[in-house]
Amino acid sequence: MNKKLRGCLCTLRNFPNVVVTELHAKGFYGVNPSLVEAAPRYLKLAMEEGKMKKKSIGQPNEIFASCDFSSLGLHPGLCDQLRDRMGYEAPTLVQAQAIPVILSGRHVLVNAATGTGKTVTYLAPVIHQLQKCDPRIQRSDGTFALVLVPTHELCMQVYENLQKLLHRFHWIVPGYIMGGENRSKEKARLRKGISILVATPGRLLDHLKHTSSFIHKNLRWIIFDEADRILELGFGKEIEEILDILGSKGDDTEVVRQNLLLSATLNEKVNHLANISLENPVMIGLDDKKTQQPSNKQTTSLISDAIERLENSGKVSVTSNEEYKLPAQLNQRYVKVPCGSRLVVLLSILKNLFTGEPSQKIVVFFSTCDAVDFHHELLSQFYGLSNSQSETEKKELFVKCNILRLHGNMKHEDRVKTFNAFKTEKSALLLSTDVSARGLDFPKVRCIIQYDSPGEATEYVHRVGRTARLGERGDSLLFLQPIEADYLQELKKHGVTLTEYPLLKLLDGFPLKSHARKFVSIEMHPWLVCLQKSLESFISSEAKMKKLGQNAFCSWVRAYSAHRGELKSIFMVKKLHLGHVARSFGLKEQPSLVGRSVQKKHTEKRKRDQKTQRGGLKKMRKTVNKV
Ligand SMILES: Nc1ncnc2c1ncn2[C@@H]1O[C@H](COP(=O)(O)OP(=O)(O)OP(=O)(O)O)[C@@H](O)[C@H]1O
Repeated sequence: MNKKLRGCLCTLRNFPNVVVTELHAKGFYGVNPSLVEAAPRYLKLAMEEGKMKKKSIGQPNEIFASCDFSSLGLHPGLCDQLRDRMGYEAPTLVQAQAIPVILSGRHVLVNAATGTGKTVTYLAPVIHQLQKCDPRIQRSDGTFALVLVPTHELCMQVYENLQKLLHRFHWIVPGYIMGGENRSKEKARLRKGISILVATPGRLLDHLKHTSSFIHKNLRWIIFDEADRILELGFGKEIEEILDILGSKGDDTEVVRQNLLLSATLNEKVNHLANISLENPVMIGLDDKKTQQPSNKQTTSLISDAIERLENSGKVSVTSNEEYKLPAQLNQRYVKVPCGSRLVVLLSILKNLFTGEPSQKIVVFFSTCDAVDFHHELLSQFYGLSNSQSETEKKELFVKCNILRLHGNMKHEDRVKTFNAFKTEKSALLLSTDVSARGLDFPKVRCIIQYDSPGEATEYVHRVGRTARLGERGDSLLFLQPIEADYLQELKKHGVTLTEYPLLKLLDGFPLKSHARKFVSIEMHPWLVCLQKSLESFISSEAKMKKLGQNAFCSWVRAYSAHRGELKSIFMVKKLHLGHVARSFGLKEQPSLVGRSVQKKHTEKRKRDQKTQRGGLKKMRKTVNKV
């Protein structure tokens, strides 16, 4: 027997579940862990003789693994909980791949598509380990597991999942701390003891420094959910401080530490965090492309591949051109709209969607809080084409639906209210900044509209990930101006391809007063011209609307000029016609951007000095209210 195979068999005995799930990851099913444990040779023979069924991963119906939770090594009580309380019949593929590895105690980095069940992937093994502690853990032992998340909403969502999963294990206490909540109440909860704590980084650091009764000497797990977003939001320094206080890899702590890092997208920023926080990690989902369709020759070396993953020192190295995983059943489209017609096209598309299917959930993403506020007010008040509707029609909103808004400048209580409302509503339109882009699991969202570009391809992936979750169907639509068309190439670099939305067909479907259908370009389409006129007269007659529109215009231009280096060549602020941008906020005139008539400034800039405008915008960038 050669040395490598001997090593493999030894590892098979030590980590049977891990190897089985490694095989699942590579598309082989029907392997029984106990058989592997008893007779490792069975595995090799079975593969060679083609006894195992090969399934390809990533097909729409290939969300679930063909095994059950108990075969992954989880406690029967927890499996019952997953089935009875959560309604989970079988693990998803990522759960089947990762849970046994996490149970083995290794540090793990998980990269799996949005909506594939990453939350339970990390919560279940932690609960499994804690429930079997003998004697039972107590509140006075303090915190054993820490889950770090980027936003308030995700914090609440993970906590809700925890509550359900812990129903049978009442001695394991879940808790959360996050910005916006009452500090003293949090202190009191921490004093009593929280076994599994979900936290946003800023507030956690605050308590680590100032709450002496916060016991964390028994900390066994640090989990970074949406790791890349935590760093993008600028929490890098806080994370380093947190790791300094808690001990990054657990080398200098008494308790053996296991750190986990998860996201649907990983970028270069994660490399550093992974390398300082993960010790020799097992990487799940990062090399699927290499392993999805193994040839016969590759098949015989599956075992050694698996062992390599387990035994090789895992230095994380993600590049910026990483291909992202998207739900296969997601229908992704883009619509090319000239700047001045953006708003009327958005309203037309929304009207069409809610007329076709009155009961559905849709999310529209905007680049700034001001834009969310403006569009929320507009959609809640705009009754439509003034001279083309009968008296009865006039009483109905132009887009008939329940309209909600969510962004980071809202009061914490209002955010909580919206979050819960959009979760439970059967039909609603949510207008949001990227605060909703990450991790949030709103059931049955049918369509995602990215009215303002997401910029980074990672954000595109997470925004569209709010639909088409867990094998359900879903649509996404990205608005692009003709001058931004190169963004499609940027997405393509990450394996994302979109088809074009038939805008003209949609517009031609609206009733028109005049029968003249001849027009030279989309923006001259009679339906859009008529709607734009109505909008502008509505907005100019309402002082509040006008003010909101002006604010939204200014923030939008600031946000547009704040794209990072490479993307600036696609989203070029100097190519914008600010008069058209104003039209996209229903404004007849361009508002002043920096204290004097923008019209004048912009014309001057175009004619003579482009630098002046860029300088002014650079200064304003600091105040972009993006999330
Ligand atoms: N095994 C399972 N069976 C049925 N439903 C499941 C299972 N695991 C998770 N789910 C459900 O799937 C949905 C998505 O799960 P989750 O939010 O954990 O996905 P995610 O991978 O973390 O997504 P994102 O990347 O967007 O954060 C949730 O509604 C969750 O309850």
